[in-house]
Amino acid sequence: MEYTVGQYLATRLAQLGLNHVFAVAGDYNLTLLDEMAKVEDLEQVYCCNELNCGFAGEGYARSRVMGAAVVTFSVGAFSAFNAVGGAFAENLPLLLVSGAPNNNDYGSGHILHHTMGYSDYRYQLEMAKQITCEAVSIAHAHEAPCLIDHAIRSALRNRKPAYIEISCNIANQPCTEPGPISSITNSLISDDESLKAAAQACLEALENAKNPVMIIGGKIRSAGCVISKKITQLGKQLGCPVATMAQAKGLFPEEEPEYVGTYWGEISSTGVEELVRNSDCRIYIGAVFNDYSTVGWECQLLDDHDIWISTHHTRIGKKEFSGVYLKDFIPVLTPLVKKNSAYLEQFRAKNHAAKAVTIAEGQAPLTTVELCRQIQGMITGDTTLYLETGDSWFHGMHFKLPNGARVESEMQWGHIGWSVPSMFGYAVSEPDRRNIIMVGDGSFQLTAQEVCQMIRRNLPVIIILINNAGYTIEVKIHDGPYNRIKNWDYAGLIDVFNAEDGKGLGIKAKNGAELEKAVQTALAHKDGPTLIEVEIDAQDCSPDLVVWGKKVAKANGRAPRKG
Ligand SMILES: Cc1ncc(Cn2nnc(CCOP(=O)(O)OP(=O)(O)O)c2C)c(N)n1
Ligand SMILES: [Mg+2]
Repeated sequence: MEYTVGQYLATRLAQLGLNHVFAVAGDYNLTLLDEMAKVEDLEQVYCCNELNCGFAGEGYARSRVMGAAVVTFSVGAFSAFNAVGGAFAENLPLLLVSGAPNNNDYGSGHILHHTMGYSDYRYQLEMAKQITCEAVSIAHAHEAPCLIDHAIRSALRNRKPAYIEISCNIANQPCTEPGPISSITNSLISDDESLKAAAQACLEALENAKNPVMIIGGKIRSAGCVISKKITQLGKQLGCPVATMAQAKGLFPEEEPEYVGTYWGEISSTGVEELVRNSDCRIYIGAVFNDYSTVGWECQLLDDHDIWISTHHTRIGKKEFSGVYLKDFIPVLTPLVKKNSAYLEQFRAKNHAAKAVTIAEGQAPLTTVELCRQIQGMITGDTTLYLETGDSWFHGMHFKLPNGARVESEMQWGHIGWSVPSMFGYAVSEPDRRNIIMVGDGSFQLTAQEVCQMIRRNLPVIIILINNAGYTIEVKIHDGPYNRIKNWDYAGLIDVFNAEDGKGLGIKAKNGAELEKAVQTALAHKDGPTLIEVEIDAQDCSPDLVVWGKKVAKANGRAPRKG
C-alpha cells in the first residue's frame, strides 16, 4: 500500500490503539483530514470549537495511551493551546496536529489568511515549543515519518503533549510506510545501578522508620492504571497507612484496609493530617506540591526523612537517584519491603469513621449535603466521576469509592469548563462506564456546547449542574461583583441542543424528592446525556472550601518580596 503523510500519521495513531481523533475543520487541515479518514479504525469526532477539541483529546488520553486533536492554523491552534497547556500541567500525552500554510508560501513574502498578517509563519511552532515536550513542523514529505515518530515517542515517554504542524499541500504527498510501532512505544529504562542503590537506600530508611505513611499524588494518574496496581501492591506489602492527595483521589483503591483518606493539609480526612505530620517517614509517590495542594503552603512539605518517588526520578532522604523511573522502581522495591502495620493499627484504633448522613425531608430546599448523599448512591465500581474546578472539588473528596470507580480532576491547570469537553472525549473512549460530571454553573458556561456532541453520539453522560448563582469558589477566596453570573435555564438548554432529533434530557431539581426522581431517570436513560440542574443556595458550600479559600487568599495576599 502506498502511504501519504496524512495516512502515515493516522496509521501511527491507530497502531497505538486510538480508535478516535478529535477535530475541527479549517482550510489548512481539510486535505489532512481526508487522508487520515482513509485509515480504518480511526474515526474522526468533530467538536464545536478547538478549545473543546483539545480538552476532548485530553479526556481521551485519560482512558487511552494518548489522545489526538486536529485543528487549523492559528485561529484553531491558539484556542487548542489552552487545552494543551492543561495536558502539560496534568502530565497527559495529547498530540495536537495543526494544518499549516502551503510550503511554497514559506519565504515568499506572502501574507496569508488565518495568520498574524506578516509573512513569517513560524510563530505558532515557537509558541507550541513552550507548552509541549516536542514540537515539529512538516513542510516536506520525506521528513514526515521521522518527525511524526519523534513527536509521538516524546509525548509517550514524557507523558506530556506534543505538537505537529503539516503544510496543507504535503498531507496528501507520498511517504514511506510505517514500521513496527514498538520503535515508538519502547519506554526508557531505569539505570540499573541507580535502581539498586535507590532500593537499598529506601529499605534502610524504612528499616529505621517506626511510623511510615504512603501518600499518593496526582502525577501517577498519567503513569497509567498498571502503575496504580503496582503501587497498590506496594501499599499492601508495606501495610502502612495510605493516603491520597486531592489530585490523586481514586488512584488507590479505597476499599483496601490500608486506605485512610485524603491528605489535604487542614482539610484532610479526619485524623489524616495528624497522621502525616507525626510520621517519621513519609513515602510520597507522584506527589505535586503546589499552592492549592498544600493549602496555601501550610501543608507538610518534603523534609530529610521523606522519600519522594516521582515518575522520572527518586529522592530518598538527602540522596537523589535520577533516571530511576516509577514504573521500574515500584516492582523492584515491593518484594523487598517488610510489613510495618503498627501505625495503621494505631490510626484504626482511633476510629475516624465518617458519621452517617441523614436523608433530608423530601420537599425541603436542596442542600449540598443531600445532593452529595444522593450522588454517593450513584457511584458504582464502573463509575467515572469528573470533578470540575469549584466547590465540586471539595465535596468530591468525601465520596467513598468502591473499587474500580475512578475520579478525574484537573487540579494543576484548573481551567473552569474543562470537565464537559474532557468528559466528552473520555466517554467516546469509555461509553459503557457510568460517566458522571459534577460541575458548577460558572464553569459550565465556558464550554457547554460540547453537550450537543454527547447528544450527537448518544452518550449517556450524567451532568450534575450545580446552580448556586455564581463563582462560589472565587467568593470564598475573594468576593466582588465579578463573581456573579447571568443565570441560564441550564436544563432548558438541552432542548436547544436536541433540535429535531436529539435524545438529551434536561431536568431541574429543587428538593431531595425531585432529585431522587431525576437520578432514577438519568440512570435509566441510555441513549443520550441527562443534565440535572440542582438549585443550591449561594451560601451553601463545603466547609472545606471556606477553610481552603481563606488560606489561598492569604497566600495570594503575601506582601511583595523586598529587593
Ligand atoms: C479559564 C478560567 N477562567 C477563570 C478561572 C477562575 N475561576 N476559578 N473558579 C471559578 C468559578 C467557578 O464557579 P462554578 O463553576 O460555578 O463553581 P462553584 O460555584 O464553586 O461550585 C473561576 C471564575 C479559572 N479557574 N479558569
Ligand atoms: Mg457556581
